[in-house]
Amino acid sequence: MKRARIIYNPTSGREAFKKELPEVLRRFEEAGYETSAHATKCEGDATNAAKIAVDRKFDLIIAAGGDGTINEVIHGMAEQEYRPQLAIIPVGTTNDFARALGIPREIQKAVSVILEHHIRKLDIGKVNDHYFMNIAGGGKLTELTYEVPSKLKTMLGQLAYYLKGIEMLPSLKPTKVQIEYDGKWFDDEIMLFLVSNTNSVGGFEKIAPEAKMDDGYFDLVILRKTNLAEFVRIASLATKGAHLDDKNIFYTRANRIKVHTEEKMQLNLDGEYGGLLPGEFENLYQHIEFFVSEGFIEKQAKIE
Ligand SMILES: Nc1ncnc2c1ncn2[C@@H]1O[C@H](COP(=O)(O)OP(=O)(O)OP(=O)(O)O)[C@@H](O)[C@H]1O
Repeated sequence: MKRARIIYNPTSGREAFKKELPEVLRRFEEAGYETSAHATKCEGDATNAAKIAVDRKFDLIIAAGGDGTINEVIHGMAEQEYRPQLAIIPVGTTNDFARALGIPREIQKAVSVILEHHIRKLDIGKVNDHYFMNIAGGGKLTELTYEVPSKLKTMLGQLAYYLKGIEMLPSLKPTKVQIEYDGKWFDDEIMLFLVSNTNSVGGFEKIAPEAKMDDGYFDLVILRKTNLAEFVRIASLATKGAHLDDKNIFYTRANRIKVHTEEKMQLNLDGEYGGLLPGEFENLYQHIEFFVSEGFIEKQAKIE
């Protein structure tokens, strides 16, 4: 019999998972998994719990929480030789990664999708000692992800970032960077760079339209130094995925990317602060087997 370990954050979202736990356990048992659960107690506990599940050779880890919890679980698995399969039940405030995989936010619906058994090996991003699933970035403009209130994000989606960008741009200074990507160099003043594993960033579904999650490559999108008028124009092109040919955008695909800068530059990983640059990004090719939705598989197949 296969063994599944649920690692859940009881404080995540509106604490709804605990109530549903008996039914979730019942459904996984019924589907043939001997299933147990661990409630995380504090920051970092999901990483430890994942390490223990790896040591005990569980077949499946089910991470229930927000992106923070999922990231911690991945942290506990990524360096291990044996890695269980990973399923996500999104119960957090932000669950961009589950959204990218097409896992619904309703707990029992998410379980139904998981039990359909669509499994794919997907790439993981690593930078310095951190991991990310969707996107990493740097440059003053990425700092606006901390400035946009989450209520506004829910209500307005990409428009919230767009408005914040317009508000902040006049006070933002470009940063001089040197970026090495697969042995080549980019050297210029930039407003922002994005290293993307998926094609969806903060509600912009087409920022990196070519980004596939199982090809071993990041999409590197750089916005050069721009003025406000150019920014507004490019941001509106980006909503349609038509920005990549613009002269202010540098776009390429790469497996390894190193970013150097003389100035202090913050790194943003999946919408959270991720330390300071310099950073060396590595794409871990098809590193973890994820449970995904049928819709995700169809979407990936369309990107070539
Ligand atoms: N029992 C706990 N009490 C308090 N914090 C916890 C507990 N367990 C885990 N955490 C921490 O809570 C953080 C955020 O959790 P998570 O991403 O699952 O939920 P969220 O609802 O999306 O939260 P947030 O809105 O704070 O991002 C995790 O990174 C983890 O370190």
